[in-house]
Amino acid sequence: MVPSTLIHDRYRLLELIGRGGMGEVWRAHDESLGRRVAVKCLKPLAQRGDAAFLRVVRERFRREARVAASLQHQGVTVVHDFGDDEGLLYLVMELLEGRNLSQLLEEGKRQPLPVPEVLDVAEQVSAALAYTHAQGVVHRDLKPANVMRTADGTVKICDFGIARLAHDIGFTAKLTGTGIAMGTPHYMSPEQIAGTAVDHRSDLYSFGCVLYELATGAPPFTGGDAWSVLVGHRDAPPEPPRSHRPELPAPLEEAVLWLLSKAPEERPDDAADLSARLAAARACLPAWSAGPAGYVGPMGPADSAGRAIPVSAAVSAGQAAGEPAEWGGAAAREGLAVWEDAAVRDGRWPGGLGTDDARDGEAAAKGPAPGPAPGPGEAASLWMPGWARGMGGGLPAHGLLARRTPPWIRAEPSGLSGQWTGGGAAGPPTTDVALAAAFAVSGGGPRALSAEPRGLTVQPRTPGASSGAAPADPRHLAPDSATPRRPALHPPEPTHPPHATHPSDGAHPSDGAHLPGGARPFGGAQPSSSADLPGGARPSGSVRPPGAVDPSDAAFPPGGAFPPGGAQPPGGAHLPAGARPALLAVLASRHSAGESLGRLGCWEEAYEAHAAVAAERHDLLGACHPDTLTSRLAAGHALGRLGRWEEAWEVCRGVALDRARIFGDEHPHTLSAREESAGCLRRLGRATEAVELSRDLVAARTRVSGPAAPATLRALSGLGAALGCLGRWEEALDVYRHVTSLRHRVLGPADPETLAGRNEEAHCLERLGRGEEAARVYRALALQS
Ligand SMILES: Nc1ncnc2c1ncn2[C@@H]1O[C@H](COP(=O)(O)OP(=O)(O)OP(=O)(O)O)[C@@H](O)[C@H]1O
Repeated sequence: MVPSTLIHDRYRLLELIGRGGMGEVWRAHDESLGRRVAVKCLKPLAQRGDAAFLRVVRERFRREARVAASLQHQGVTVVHDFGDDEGLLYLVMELLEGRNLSQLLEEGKRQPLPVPEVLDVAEQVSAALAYTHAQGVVHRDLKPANVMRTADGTVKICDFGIARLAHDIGFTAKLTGTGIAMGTPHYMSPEQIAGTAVDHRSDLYSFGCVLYELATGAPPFTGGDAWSVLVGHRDAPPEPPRSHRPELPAPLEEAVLWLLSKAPEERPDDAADLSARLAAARACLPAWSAGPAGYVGPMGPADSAGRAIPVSAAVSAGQAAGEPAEWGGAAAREGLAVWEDAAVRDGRWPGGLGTDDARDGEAAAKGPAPGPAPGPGEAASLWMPGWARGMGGGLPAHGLLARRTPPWIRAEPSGLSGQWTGGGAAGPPTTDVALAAAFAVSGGGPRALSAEPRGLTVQPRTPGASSGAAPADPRHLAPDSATPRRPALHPPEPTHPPHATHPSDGAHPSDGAHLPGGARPFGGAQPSSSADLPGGARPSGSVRPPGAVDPSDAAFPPGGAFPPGGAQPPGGAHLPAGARPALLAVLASRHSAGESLGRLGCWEEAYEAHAAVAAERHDLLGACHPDTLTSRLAAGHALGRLGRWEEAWEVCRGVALDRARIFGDEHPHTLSAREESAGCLRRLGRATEAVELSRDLVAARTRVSGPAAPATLRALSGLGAALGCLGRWEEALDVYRHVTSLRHRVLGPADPETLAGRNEEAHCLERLGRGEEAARVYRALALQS
């Protein structure tokens, strides 16, 4: 965008305010109402050239923007308008004059904010979150950059709804070409990292991270790589903020640690629950701390993690006044003494602080204390645990943040740590995603790391490069099952990627019909396997518990000769006894890694992981082992998501044929592979074939699972999509209506899949020129979302 651009004949862009992952924010003039506004212009989507996908994105944008516009609270940035100007998606907001919290921290050289300011932000943000959460709206990307502090001190959260959209589009990084995945790992909740269900309590965790950073100068978990940040979020107790900055009021620390509870149910239920603690924190403020704005209390120079060093000796007043830094300045000591005395007297602060290692800069720099590493979930102690004492040093990740990797991570082999790229530092953003994926998959922690699954390598790669292990040799993916070279890809239903569904996900009108809610808007997918589960049970999460083995391995015992098809004897005979089960377990982990990579939109990496696992399973288990086929199909799915539909179709068709031979024509595994093939046909423009195949599939699913089973409904959605591709919108509408009414009955009116079906209905209506009816459905959807 350039200055003076006029958007929709109404909004004149004046000056660029800033750029984010999703686009640009401009100071602009609303020529119609004659006022200043901020206009957020999303990056152009048209380059993608994928009309169906763009349609889904646009529709989703409209819905999210409507939600954002419906929020009315002083702590939430007002959304005035939104639109689509010849492909440019834009959002018009109130213009905020001020700084976001990230800028405030940077400008202050990452010194923490004065305690009264931290409390002020805490109070305002909790009020805003209490409001939005009561509206059922979850931000999902709360971070300092999304919280503005205006000149008059008002704090406003930006990007409600849109952050969510950004997150979802980020999952399909190919779309924007940004490769931007969900936020930075510093503010991600453990459940976001694990890829499990996220609700308002995830925002509360992120809020805890933001407050921690404001109060100490750095987020709770920092490190030279995203891996250690992710591991920290999941397993490590946060260091109590007062170990970095002792003058923080104890109730503030309690509030932050409460927000940072690993389990959502251990966090506050509601942001409003924090008010008592924040009020208590205010009451704790000693007189000196309410001094002039900008005075940060008795802080020392920043430590290597970028935080002000707590302590008995601090720079503070003299430095703030421009005098040379004096370590242990009198004003600092005086202020600290006042506060300490009061705190110890009130029992808010344990006595004996003067000698505590946590407050002793020298001791803190000595390095990790000997002793066992904490186990996952170990309760956070009030004082910095011994193992964390040496975390101050390490490799800088970006800016002043430094690596503070738990010792049990550092002791593990490398190969899993990539260069973290958040905050605009160098390195491809996909690294974060890959790390998150690998983390989610393996369950993180030392155990997962020590497994050293090669397929989890998260170093930035160039497209097409192998992820390690076996190369992704396209020959291995060929559908030529008669020649049992190496397998083409696809994992048995039990391990079928929860995201791996239709290859057409996010692209055709039926996509939405498969969406398990907001969880799989664009990049995510629906567990095709879920359709095959008895009773249509939908798996709640995709992440296998740490150390768990691919269920398919259990079904086909490690080392057991499979081949019902007898195509090829399992390999791996050369392996030493006992090595085979371990290797299979590693392959299962790597397969899971591929799933998570896909779920995070890293399809290139997902493809590589699945192709490599397919090749190794082929060698180890044989061409026709179900696990080999599972990996082949997963790779085929990934190929589709990469837009390589011809290859995807070849692979999926091959797996379908092999499965038909092994399991039978109407086995759910076979039908899943055929559904993938049908999706490929649609995307290849072979809609007539797709319609035929889809009709067969609907009939087969109906016979096998019943007319109202989720699998049957999914097959019907595929049929609707294929009919849409042929322009047979009337028939497609009938199909979707049928699907929606069944989902409505079985799953309920508010189930995400029911809503997604309605979305498809509305689209058909639009295509049939029945705009008013379509608008009514869209409106109802917006209200429900
Ligand atoms: N309504 C607004 N008024 C004034 N400035 C704004 C407004 N909304 C956002 N900004 C500022 O515009 C800049 C870019 O914001 P944007 O939301 O695009 O990026 P971000 O939040 O930093 O990154 P990302 O979108 O990747 O999360 C930021 O400095 C932000 O503070």
